[in-house]
Amino acid sequence: MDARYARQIQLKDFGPEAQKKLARSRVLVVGLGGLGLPVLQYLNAMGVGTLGLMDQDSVELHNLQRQVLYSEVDVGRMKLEAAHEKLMAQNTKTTFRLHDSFLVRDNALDVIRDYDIVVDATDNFPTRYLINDACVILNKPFIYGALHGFEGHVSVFNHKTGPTYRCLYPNMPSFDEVPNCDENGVLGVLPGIIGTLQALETVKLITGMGEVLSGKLLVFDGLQQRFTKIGFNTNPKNKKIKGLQEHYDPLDCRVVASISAEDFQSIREQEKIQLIDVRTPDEFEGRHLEEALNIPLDALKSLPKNFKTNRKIFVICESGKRSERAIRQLQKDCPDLNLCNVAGGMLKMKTLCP
Ligand SMILES: Nc1ncnc2c1ncn2[C@@H]1O[C@H](COP(=O)(O)OP(=O)(O)OP(=O)(O)O)[C@@H](O)[C@H]1O
Repeated sequence: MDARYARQIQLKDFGPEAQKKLARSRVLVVGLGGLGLPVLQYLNAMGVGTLGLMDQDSVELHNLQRQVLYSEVDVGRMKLEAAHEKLMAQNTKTTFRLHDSFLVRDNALDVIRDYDIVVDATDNFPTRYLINDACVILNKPFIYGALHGFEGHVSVFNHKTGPTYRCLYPNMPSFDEVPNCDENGVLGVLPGIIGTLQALETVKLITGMGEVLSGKLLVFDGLQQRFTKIGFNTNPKNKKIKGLQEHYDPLDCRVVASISAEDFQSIREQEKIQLIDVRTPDEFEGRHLEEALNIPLDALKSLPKNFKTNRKIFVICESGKRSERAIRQLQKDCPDLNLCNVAGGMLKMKTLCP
């Protein structure tokens, strides 16, 4: 095959057959952040034939210290668009499938069905349980990566008869129990290390090379440069998942109802809308949409009395993250509220109505 892949083809345990297997394989990467980007860059460079990209987030300035595929000019752009552009330039032979949405219960089975392997490069528990359950139902392996402080975890779940994510962590923690990157912080280089290990497991799985991390959790301690492997077994009951809805609370899932900034702009051009801006008063002062009411996230306990709760209420922030959190917070107490997140937030709106 290609001279391009000569250096890996010449490896004794790899050879032209493994290269062909890569070219025929279809890998879905869920999450185009710190983990997902190194996974994609290496799989793309090494010649994986079809890569699925899935995310509906936009690039923020504070992503750049670890999401090294993006540059300063990408801030405010959708990650899907920015990542696709760069990956296409990196390897014009790859087939890219773009999924311009978050993975949620309603789309998980349809999306995952068309791939051989799923890489979980997300940052939240509901999505991990969702990926696990969908992969068990569809009998697909998935490559897990997670970060916690200076530590990173990697494993391969649901590989043949091997254990699933639920065999290691049977129950999903509640949303309040778990911190995320916004609160915890992450050292720029760590997702690079863990993401490349995920890419390595993906390649091993595709080619059959070496020993896959099935039934083993690899723990990397970045401060001590130490790798530890912890073994765990299959619990047969976790291999018998029938439907997604039985296994996690979709309200807890990171993904809430959302609308693209473009669609939101056309709605606000046509009708009167209700809009809450959950940024700080300083950010609001700097620039806001004229119909917006400012209720900063930390002051948002409930909706003001004059809000017409029978109508759709849009929530906006700078990038779409705090507004998502605000919606989740409000939905806990008022599950019937019709709330919708403006994806990409003010960063995106600025490009539509400068
Ligand atoms: N259900 C999902 N479907 C698709 N992508 C998801 C899903 N859940 C999370 N993600 C994406 O996974 C990525 C995780 O990236 P990362 O952990 O580096 O953090 P981030 O969300 O980009 O940034 P920060 O936490 O600093 O605000 C994000 O781009 C996020 O949008």
